[in-house]
Amino acid sequence: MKKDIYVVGAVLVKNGKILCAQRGPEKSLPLKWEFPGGKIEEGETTQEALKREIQEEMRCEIEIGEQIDQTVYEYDFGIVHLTTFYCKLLDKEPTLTEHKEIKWLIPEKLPELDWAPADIPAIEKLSNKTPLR
Ligand SMILES: Nc1nc2c([nH]c(=O)n2[C@H]2C[C@H](O)[C@@H](COP(=O)(O)OP(=O)(O)OP(=O)(O)O)O2)c(=O)[nH]1
Repeated sequence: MKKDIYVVGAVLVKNGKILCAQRGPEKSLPLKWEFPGGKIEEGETTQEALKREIQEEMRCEIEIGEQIDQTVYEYDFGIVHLTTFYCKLLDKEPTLTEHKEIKWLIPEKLPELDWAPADIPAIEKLSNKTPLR
């Protein structure tokens, strides 16, 4: 049986744009675009996991807002349960640590990137919405 992997992703919004992050070439899902975040560890709430992951990956603090989507996608390596939340940066700009590249895009342009398959429902929701604050 495939393992269940619980993942949380941050849809960071700034000036009406959303932060998109590209996975490295050596990782699983190489070069796919995703939302920064990662696996929820045992004993952590989803929110705690998201704050920790963004601090680790982007070296910045966030405020977590509304949940956007919750999807389940079966990859060859496991079943990813992805929950995404709107987030705002509290202080400094994100620093790249493990991603290959980041881009800030208006929601309408999100579908132009090659997203991890688990992200597609969230991308559809976001790109069909009225402009973000
Ligand atoms: N952070 C993040 N992960 C995503 C998204 N969409 C998606 O399918 N994933 C997958 C990729 C990974 O398999 C898993 C996230 O775990 P992680 O961030 O700890 O993954 P990782 O690549 O560093 O670790 P691993 O796969 O090498 O074990 O969820 C997304 O939007 N954000």
